[in-house]
Amino acid sequence: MIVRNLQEAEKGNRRIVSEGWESTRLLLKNDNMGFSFHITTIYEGANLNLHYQNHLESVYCMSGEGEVETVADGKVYPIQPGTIYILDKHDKHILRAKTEMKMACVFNPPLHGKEVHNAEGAYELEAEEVSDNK
Ligand SMILES: CC(=O)NCC[C@H](N)C(=O)O
Ligand SMILES: [Fe+3]
Repeated sequence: MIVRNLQEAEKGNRRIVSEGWESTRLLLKNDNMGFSFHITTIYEGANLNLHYQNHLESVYCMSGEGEVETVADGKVYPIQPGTIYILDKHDKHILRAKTEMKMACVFNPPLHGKEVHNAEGAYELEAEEVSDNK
């Protein structure tokens, strides 16, 4: 069994910071679980154009307020604590944070570790691992 601690992980290189968000990647590909698990903070006012063409993602909101819009049909879904949005069709989406939001994110296939979005808002299938194997 593997046991980790978010506060500890946030001090190490599992914490990836990007434009409008940061993600502490607690469970990654090299844990051989078949998915990855991250605690992601979306900064207040972030407006993220995302499109995970190579991955399936589900996102559970633990705190904060925002909305997610599916680009294909322009539908806007409010996000609040308890909301899970499930990108089952690799949906191109826009994520807007009215306040800072804390999210639990699961990716299949699992991320390697250091992924940040490419120009299309996707993650490449190949990426660098974080060297912190604890
Ligand atoms: C919620 C979201 O898509 N934020 C971007 C970061 C990504 N979810 C991640 O965990 O790496
Ligand atoms: Fe996402």
